[in-house]
Amino acid sequence: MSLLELRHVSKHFGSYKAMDDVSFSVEEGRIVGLIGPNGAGKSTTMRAMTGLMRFDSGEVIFDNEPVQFGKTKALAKMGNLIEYPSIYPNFTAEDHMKYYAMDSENPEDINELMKLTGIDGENFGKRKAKNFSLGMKQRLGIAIALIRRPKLVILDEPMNGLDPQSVREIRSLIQDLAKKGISFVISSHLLDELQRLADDVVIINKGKVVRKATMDEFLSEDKAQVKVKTSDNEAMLEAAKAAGWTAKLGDDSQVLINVEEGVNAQAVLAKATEEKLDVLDIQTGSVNLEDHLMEVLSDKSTRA
Ligand SMILES: Nc1ncnc2c1ncn2[C@@H]1O[C@H](COP(=O)(O)OP(=O)(O)OP(=O)(O)O)[C@@H](O)[C@H]1O
Repeated sequence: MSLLELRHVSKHFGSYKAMDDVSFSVEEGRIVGLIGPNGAGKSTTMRAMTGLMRFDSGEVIFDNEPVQFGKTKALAKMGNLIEYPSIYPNFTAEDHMKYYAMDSENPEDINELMKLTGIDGENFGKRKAKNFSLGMKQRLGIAIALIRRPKLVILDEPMNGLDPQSVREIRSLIQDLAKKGISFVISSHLLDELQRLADDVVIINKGKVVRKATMDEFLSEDKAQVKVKTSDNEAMLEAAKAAGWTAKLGDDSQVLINVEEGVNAQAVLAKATEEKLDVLDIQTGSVNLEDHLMEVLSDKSTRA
């Protein structure tokens, strides 16, 4: 049984379908990346799964119970960072932890949590929040979310605005917490950001889930490509397409052809020769991940 399951959830805002038959599940201790462009419906999906927003149809099951709008039971077992907890400029990290622990029935040991999230010590714990970097604030937010011993933590674009060092720190913090059995749903509009973090990906576009896969499966679709420059790239492109190959013009006056069954550098060379085109350069390489994501997003046939 999954920890969280969304079954055919739909949500309209007026005539706009922000969630269209969204189904996916989150297993215990897994990090799920919810990936999609701006406006795809990621935040709406996250709000639906916490019971923070009413949805039109479908159901959400969390920890074997239905999540209902306005009922805080599910929310109490989730660390929800869709709307960040208030950070008070004159409070230290420790003050925040004590303050938020007062709200919790069975709070986690806050000293342990501060150590775990790296907001302890003279430097962090005693410093006022107005002097915190964005990365420190993110870590404090995660520490606050963990006070209630959640089974699932929801993070909306947690890497936004962070420098590369903070991104690495937040990433390893999340991975350590997942090893302890906490599940995560993390949204991002950048696949790159979640590539080394998420175990599973749910790609969402225009309110629809267009692909669900483990990250390993998704990355293995990261196909190889033949990159060829010829005396007439337009003609090469036409010939490749006529042969039924997946091909397009690249940025650097080249034709990019996906390697698939029967298509490799040798076949491309043979085709160029057949077309009486001079081959100026030919290389194989892999498709850029963001390009692969764009392909998935533009794919009309939803393979989810
Ligand atoms: N309360 C609302 N009323 C009307 N439309 C809304 C509301 N909330 C979201 N939307 C619309 O629903 C769509 C999905 O929004 P959502 O915030 O879920 O996208 P997102 O994937 O999280 O994107 P972003 O990264 O830009 O926040 C958008 O077109 C947005 O304008």
